[in-house]
Amino acid sequence: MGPLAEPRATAGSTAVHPRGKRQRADPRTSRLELTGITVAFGGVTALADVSLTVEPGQVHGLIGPNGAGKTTLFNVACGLVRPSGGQMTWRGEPVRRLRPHQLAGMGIARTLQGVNLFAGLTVLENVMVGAHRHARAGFASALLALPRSDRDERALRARATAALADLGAERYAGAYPGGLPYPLQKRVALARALACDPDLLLLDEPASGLAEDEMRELGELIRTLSGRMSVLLVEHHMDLVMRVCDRITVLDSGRRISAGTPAEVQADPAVTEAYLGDEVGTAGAAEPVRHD
Ligand SMILES: Nc1ncnc2c1ncn2[C@@H]1O[C@H](COP(=O)(O)OP(=O)(O)OP(=O)(O)O)[C@@H](O)[C@H]1O
Repeated sequence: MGPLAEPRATAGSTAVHPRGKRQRADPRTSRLELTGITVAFGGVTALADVSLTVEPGQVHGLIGPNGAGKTTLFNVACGLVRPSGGQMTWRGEPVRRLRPHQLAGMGIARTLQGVNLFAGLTVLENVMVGAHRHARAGFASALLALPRSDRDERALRARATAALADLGAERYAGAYPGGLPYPLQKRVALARALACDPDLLLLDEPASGLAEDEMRELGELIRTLSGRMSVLLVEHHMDLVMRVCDRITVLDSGRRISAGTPAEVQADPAVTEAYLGDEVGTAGAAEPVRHD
């Protein structure tokens, strides 16, 4: 991955963008709180009274065995699943009836399992979709090709190009995603999420399908991002989670069974029992990337 490992802006500063300076929301307020979340699919209780807080500027890991409810909770945070109980607050404000298309406007970006890129759009166009949060012209303006829309188009293109360059993928800007190797497609999907310069990044299994060295780079990238945004990370690769997360919540069978720092979670017998193995214990040997 490219120079994204070098923070472009420190926490609390104003980020510089192709359109000029934009006042970034105060990163100290970028707190996501999920309280008492309950979700049932028919007769299956996927989540029962689960609470989790992603603190500003922190990487929060969400782990648990298969079927624990991780993706369901992630989807609640994305507005893809509506809980039957509990509440969500973002920056201290209650969020009701969240819909996925509202996320970008709230300063929240996500990558889902898989890559979910548009096959008929080039890599650059895919990332421009992500940068759209910053477009000022409305749909009607774009339809009428008014000047501001042209300026927006140029700004979106510049922002998307910068996001691709940050992830070392700018040379694929004109390619179609279907022809690229899977790890590269994942990088493009991440560039698309980062192109809107989010204050909260939701990552669902970003390391799946990545080789060891790519996973290490991803870990370093996530730690770097935490200086600029809050991150919720759902991930099966325990060593990655233990290296990059500030806090971890552990689910099992739809319930929260543990929460705390990586060290606290690793030392919790309930976690070991839930995994019925020594996967978590093994992960303890991993070197920490960086915890500021
Ligand atoms: N759309 C759905 N309809 C019915 N049941 C569902 C649905 N989505 C999830 N479930 C059930 O809810 C429970 C939690 O699933 P979820 O996918 O959230 O777990 P997970 O921790 O993400 O699992 P994995 O690690 O295998 O992806 C499981 O019992 C699952 O079968």
